[in-house]
Amino acid sequence: MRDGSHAIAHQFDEKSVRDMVVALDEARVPVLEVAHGDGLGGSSFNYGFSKVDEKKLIRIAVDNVSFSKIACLILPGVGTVDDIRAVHDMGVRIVRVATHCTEANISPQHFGIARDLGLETVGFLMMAHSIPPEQLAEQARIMADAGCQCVYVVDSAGALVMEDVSDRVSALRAALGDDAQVGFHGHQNLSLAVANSLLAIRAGAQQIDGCTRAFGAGAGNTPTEVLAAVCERIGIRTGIDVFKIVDAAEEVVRPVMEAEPVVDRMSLLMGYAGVYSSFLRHANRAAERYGVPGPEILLRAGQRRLVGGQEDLLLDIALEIAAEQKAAGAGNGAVAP
Ligand SMILES: CC[C@H](O)CC(=O)C(=O)O
Ligand SMILES: [Mn+2]
Repeated sequence: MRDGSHAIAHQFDEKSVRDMVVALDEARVPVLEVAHGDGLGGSSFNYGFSKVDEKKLIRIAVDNVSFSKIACLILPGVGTVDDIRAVHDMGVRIVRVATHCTEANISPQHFGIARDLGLETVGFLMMAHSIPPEQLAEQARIMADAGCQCVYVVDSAGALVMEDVSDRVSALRAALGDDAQVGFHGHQNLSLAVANSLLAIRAGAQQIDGCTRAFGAGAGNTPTEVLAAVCERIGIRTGIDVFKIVDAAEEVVRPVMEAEPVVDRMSLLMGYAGVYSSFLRHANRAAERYGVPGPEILLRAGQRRLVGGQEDLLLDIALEIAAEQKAAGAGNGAVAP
């Protein structure tokens, strides 16, 4: 539900969250993540305002599970340690601390406080495609040393292709040993999220993220029901009830979605150019507002290696393209990359 929040511009309401939590709990999905798409405290001008305060949604989630643990994501600086304390007091069991993949050094305080509170901890190294496996492993070590119990390779842009994933997971496994588990978070922008997740498992990842019906940013995430079915077919036990999660995907989650996440021109280019999946709606809005081609915004965002938090720079890029179009007298026509 946290990544799905991006796909509906953070407009979840109480009933949708309650219905999804009940269905996923019944399907025995071990962990459910609830928060604004950009994590605790994400509701803002830069990221987009939530329709319903995330704390209300988290409360509903906590009150409606009997099996699943509720997790919250936090980006240090967007959310604060006070948010960690607050969600702990509400009954959240897992805190997932996300940083850009070169900035693990902003996470130790958050891991320390989470562990002191008795929370389970996960580290999220976002945009993992943008640095090589050895460097990513060094960053993972920083998180593990700070008390993180599972470090994720996060393919925020859906840009990793097969061995890109297993190489990164193997590097983290080697660097972390028994100190922390390794996880993988995939996006479908190049249609590889399920295959990439299997490669992650084969390389030793023990926690894998999914979104039912792929309900997440960009072309969506690894569809939980597909991954659960594939795993069962090849003898990997997930504990998820395949028939119940398939029903939940069709009958509960699909009706909540505005549209099915698809690999179309924009989301495919995000994977191709290495652009944050959560930038999709921001890029579409900037393209419409300034009458410039969305794909061109994405290609330039990829060239500039924009990171999460730089959503506002998509507007700068759109204005720059608009100025170029004006200077060239090209109206609204496409600009060559
Ligand atoms: C900004 C948080 C981000 O959406 C986390 C995530 O799911 C990712 O990087 O893929
Ligand atoms: Mn994501």
